[in-house]
Amino acid sequence: MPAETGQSTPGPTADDERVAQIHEALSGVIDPEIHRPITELGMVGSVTVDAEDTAHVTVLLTIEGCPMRDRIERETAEATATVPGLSRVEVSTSAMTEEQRRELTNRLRQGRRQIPFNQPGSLTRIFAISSGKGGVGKSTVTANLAAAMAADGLRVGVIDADIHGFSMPGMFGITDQPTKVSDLLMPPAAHGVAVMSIGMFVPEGQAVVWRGPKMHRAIEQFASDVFWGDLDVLLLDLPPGTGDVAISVAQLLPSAQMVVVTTPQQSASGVAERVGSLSTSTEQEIAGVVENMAGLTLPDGTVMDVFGTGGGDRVAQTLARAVGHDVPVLGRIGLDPALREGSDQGVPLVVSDPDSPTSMALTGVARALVHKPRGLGGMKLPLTVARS
Ligand SMILES: Nc1ncnc2c1ncn2[C@@H]1O[C@H](COP(=O)(O)OP(=O)(O)OP(=O)(O)O)[C@@H](O)[C@H]1O
Repeated sequence: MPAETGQSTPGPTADDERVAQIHEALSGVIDPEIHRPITELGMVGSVTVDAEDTAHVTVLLTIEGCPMRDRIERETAEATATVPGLSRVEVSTSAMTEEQRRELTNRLRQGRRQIPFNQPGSLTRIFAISSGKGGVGKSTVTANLAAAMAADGLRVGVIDADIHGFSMPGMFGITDQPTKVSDLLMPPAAHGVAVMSIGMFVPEGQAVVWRGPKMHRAIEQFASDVFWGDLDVLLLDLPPGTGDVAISVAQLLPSAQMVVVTTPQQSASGVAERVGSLSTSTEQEIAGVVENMAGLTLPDGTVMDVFGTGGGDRVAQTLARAVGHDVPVLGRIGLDPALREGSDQGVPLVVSDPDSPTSMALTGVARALVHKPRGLGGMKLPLTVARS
């Protein structure tokens, strides 16, 4: 039986069992952006079967020119064609009305316009990846941790909170813009990770020149006006240092635990003093330290410690004294040209070569984080931001 897409010529409605079976079959069609069945999202407009046993299905797309149209049409046609007793399937599409879109976004927000991760009962683990200074590989580590967690079957989201120095779209190879459904944004995804970055809205080559309050608002919107669905883990790539954005993240997402990326050479006091005093004043927990750019393995198998050794341990020990609890070194990631190449090409190394020693070290860090017991941080209420 042919399954066709295109303009429908609706025939007389046959109020038969097959219509119910088609609805049932369509509950297996998942919207690629929202990750829910189209039947739950009010996207099935009409279903009829005419006298020639042709099924006519109308799908309501969230927006005019929806980039997922072909895929949804095809999957709808395929699902409908599984129902017995049909000679033909015709699928047509139209865009939701503004009213239907509002209903959908209300359903997705469950009536609330708040940060879902701060709701009681939210099971999302949040990690803010920070560093004492720039260029230590914080963004590279963030992208690879996210992809490693997704490869382990977790639902993962990334907020690129490094507003001035955004890099997540490039590291994930994402060129799509988020789709806007009413007042909710659908984050583009790559390598199993949903990503939101200011870089998706900025024309190439243009810089973002925002001050603190505007950056605060952007991060608030990324947390509250983006449909993240039920995430297991949310990672935030913070800007280097301990400026406004780090404080905003602590205020907006108080259950976020900090992961500190450092190089083996960094002065423990410099990094730990800054990050430690931030975490003490914001009462954020520190999940651990990642030592990046550790030894470089040479072709003959010997390891060259280009940036020295011991920075991770020193930072962890100094931080532990500053915050008054144990701070583990979660892992050491070697200096590896393949890691840089993967980031430049938009494919994290843990995806392109999951068995390389560097990927295994990153996956080890990802698993250590996910299996870390939850701290009390998850029980704190969000702070109110007062800005003069
Ligand atoms: N372990 C590594 N081995 C080789 N190259 C690396 C490694 N980690 C990071 N890099 C490279 O170092 C450069 C800086 O990394 P990255 O942009 O991730 O750092 P960052 O700390 O996020 O910097 P920023 O201060 O811009 O936020 C990039 O070119 C990246 O590909």
